[in-house]
Amino acid sequence: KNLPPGPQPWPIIGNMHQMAKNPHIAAANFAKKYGPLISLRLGTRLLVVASSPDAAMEILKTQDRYLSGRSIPDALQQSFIDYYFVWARDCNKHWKSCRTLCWAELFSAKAIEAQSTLQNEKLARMLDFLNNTQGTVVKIEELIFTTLINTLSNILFSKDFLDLKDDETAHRLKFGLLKILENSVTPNVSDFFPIVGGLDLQGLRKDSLNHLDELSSFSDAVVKERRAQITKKVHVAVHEKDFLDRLLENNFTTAQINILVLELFIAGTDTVVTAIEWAMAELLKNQNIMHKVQAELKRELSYDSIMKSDLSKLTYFNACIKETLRLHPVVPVLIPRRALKACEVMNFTIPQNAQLWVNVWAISHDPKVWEDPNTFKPERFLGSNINFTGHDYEFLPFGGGRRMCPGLPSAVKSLQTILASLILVYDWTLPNDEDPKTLDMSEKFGVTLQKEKPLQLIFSRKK
Ligand code: HEM
Repeated sequence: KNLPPGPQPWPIIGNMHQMAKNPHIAAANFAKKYGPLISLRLGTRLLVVASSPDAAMEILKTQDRYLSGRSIPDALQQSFIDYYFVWARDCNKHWKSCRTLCWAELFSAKAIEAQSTLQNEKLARMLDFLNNTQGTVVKIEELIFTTLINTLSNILFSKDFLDLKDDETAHRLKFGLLKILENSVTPNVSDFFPIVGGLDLQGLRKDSLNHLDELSSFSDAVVKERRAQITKKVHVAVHEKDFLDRLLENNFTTAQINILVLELFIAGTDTVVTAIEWAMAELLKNQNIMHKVQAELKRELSYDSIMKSDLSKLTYFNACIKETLRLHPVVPVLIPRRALKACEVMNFTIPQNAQLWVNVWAISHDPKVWEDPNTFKPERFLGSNINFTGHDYEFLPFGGGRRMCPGLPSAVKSLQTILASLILVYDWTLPNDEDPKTLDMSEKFGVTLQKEKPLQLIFSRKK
């Protein structure tokens, strides 16, 4: 009844078979035929996909109030039910208070400034580690992951969770976090036919719960220890209090803390790692652009000043970051939303409980929106006011509206400092003298759009 147009669904399965491996690309191709707002049937579910700046604006701004629910995948139903942040079903009072608390303690300008010493310390440790890799092949995503986890775990708990030399624990934590994300987007009969949801036929719910239990063990012990200190009335000076102290002061239960921490780890590590990996791959492939960035960094910074400098003033370097996020939008269809109430978008009806994607990938690759969209061209951002703050609907790597990424300031700071240090301090080469021009840039669809083949590099310190 006045639904957006779309391809004819097959009986029972609907359009499931047409959305198999790369659903963001399949949906972008349907948009070329049916228009910027399309309907797809996935079993009994209706999925509406927006693929133009205007359609995105109607969803994220005009109807944001009614379209800001989250559709919780069956695989996470038991693990994340009604907790708290990324997967809060609607913008309820818990979600609001959590966002306010996280803003004040983690993401405000004051909080970011307060975290810089800690962030620099973890980054310096990563660079020291790289100095000792001497000609060996490094999976850079793993090092960055460990660095980000330790930065976050210190902000939250004043404690390192990982050791750069212990790949195994890092791998276990990363695997668990990624598996939970992967389960949430794996095509699941329980989502398409909720009537059989309780059966968990593919075992995804059980698997996510097992990972959640294992990952909770990282925070569980710290929370218990801190509660014991509070019972013993151990005095902690105000300036030494961390995020965990604030959560306990706000009467969060241990289960709630475990979930919130896990949500922050999931949302805040893989996204940044993926963005840096794509930026490095593009710079390797486009040596002329790499030379321009190197020249700018060398002119404006020294090794000692990277961590103290305001990197947002580096115009070409920041244009490279924006161009990476355009060409490789890390969260390609945003985190799926749900219509809390029926409403109209582009004169079509969006029924209550329909799932919505804003296909940022399609908008970023649309030649009607971006000239020569498949080419990495940072120059397009020079002298342009387009930014990722959620108001320019042709460029939405952090989403928009009330569910926009709250971690944006922290993400940008990490992207800038880690990438600038790696560029300024090292030369990077591919193993076996592989020609960077032939680097495989295939994508792997998921909540985050990863590089299918992780970047493996040899780092040598610049003379
Ligand atoms: C390059 C890095 C990052 C990118 C591209 C990114 C992108 C996104 C996107 C697209 C969304 C969904 C927005 C929407 O639905 O409109 C989101 C949500 C979220 N992000 Fe980020 N993010 C990044 C880093 C971070 C970091 C570092 C943190 C925190 C440590 C974080 C925390 C969150 C949270 C908690 C949400 C859920 C917000 C809600 O549902 O209310 N993100 N992010």
